[in-house]
Amino acid sequence: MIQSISPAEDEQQANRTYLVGSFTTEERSSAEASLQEMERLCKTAGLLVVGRELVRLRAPKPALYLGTGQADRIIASADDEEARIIVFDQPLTPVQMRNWSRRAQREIYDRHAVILEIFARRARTREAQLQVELARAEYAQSHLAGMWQHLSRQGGGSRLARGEGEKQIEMDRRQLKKRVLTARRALDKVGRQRALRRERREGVRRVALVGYTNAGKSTLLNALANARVRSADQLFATLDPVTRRLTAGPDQSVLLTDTVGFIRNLPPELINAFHSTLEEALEADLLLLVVDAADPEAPLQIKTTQDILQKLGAHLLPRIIVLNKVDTCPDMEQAELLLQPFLNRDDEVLQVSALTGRGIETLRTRILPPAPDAEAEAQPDPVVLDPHQ
Ligand SMILES: Nc1nc2c(ncn2[C@@H]2O[C@H](COP(=O)(O)OP(=O)(O)OP(=O)(O)O)[C@@H](O)[C@H]2O)c(=O)[nH]1
Ligand SMILES: [Mg+2]
Repeated sequence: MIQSISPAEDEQQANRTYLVGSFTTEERSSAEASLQEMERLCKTAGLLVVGRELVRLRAPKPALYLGTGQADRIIASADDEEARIIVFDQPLTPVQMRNWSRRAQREIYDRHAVILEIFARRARTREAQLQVELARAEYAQSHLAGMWQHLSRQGGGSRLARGEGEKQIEMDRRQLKKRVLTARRALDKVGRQRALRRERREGVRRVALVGYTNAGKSTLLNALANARVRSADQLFATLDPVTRRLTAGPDQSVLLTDTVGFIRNLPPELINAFHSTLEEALEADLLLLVVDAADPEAPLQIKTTQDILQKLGAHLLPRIIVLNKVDTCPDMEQAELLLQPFLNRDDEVLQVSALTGRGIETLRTRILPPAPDAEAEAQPDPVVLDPHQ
């Protein structure tokens, strides 16, 4: 009997994914945490993870990243699980990706490709859509270069066939170049409009919330400014900077900006594409570096955030380390101890819970300019500024 398959089932079949992580000298536990995060990223990108494994290797190999024996074992496991897609936790070179898709006869994605897919699904505003378009076109451009290398190294094949392949690639290359240029031009225009809006806000103290994705930045913005921006237990819930005003009195106000979250191995194309928006968000008087204190990987959250801030030239701004989610952290003393090697000596560290409100009043007092009248009581005033008007 022929079974009918619904479109939804069909899509589930097509999205069956086998996930592969690997590690060399680092601890197995940190590779395991990264793989778990990758599984969450896959789900967010709409993939159905049906099997996963963590492989140990002495050193990455140029052709397939893994050894050929390991590669064939993984392909056999993907066969067993009827996985149509193989996803790698680590970024693959264009050549490795191409070699894999030939060998496994499946779609192959790496961490960068999955993150780009999530951004493409989440982008809502025109600016975010343009930024993602630019990042994707640049990613495709660099992977086209890999195809080039592959073809030009192909000794066999007839001259004619090789010429045809090169022609196709040349056409793709020209098209991608056009896509990159168009997206850049449109982004420049949006950027100029943003600069005008910024001028209107000159003179007000500015505070930016930065940190790892899912650390609780948007929830904290809501708690501090009585706002209602979207927060969710999701990776990359926020893509666009959102600004809200926190006012405690006539001469006491501050602009709080929420930003896109960071993650380990963020595709460089995305950092480039989001550069100008992030740069503007980070033109602040103070950064709140938000960390999920309950996450065993909290030190990595700080390190990743600092590395990206450095790339954006914002690593020397005054900052407060905000240890969020203290309501779910069983041992705060131990958590702070683990973070010590990643903090500067003069870092101020505050413990808060954006969810229960613990520590929020202290943080609010710290970020507001001093009251002209010391008696004045801090009253948040949720004046909404829409950065995309
Ligand atoms: N238990 C607890 N959960 C929190 C706290 N703060 C935030 N959360 C939860 O953590 C999840 C992520 O919160 P968001 O505010 O969306 O995180 P974000 O840093 O803005 O994440 P991205 O926008 O993805 O970068 C949500 O489910 C929040 O409810 C907290 O203090 N305690
Ligand atoms: Mg957010």
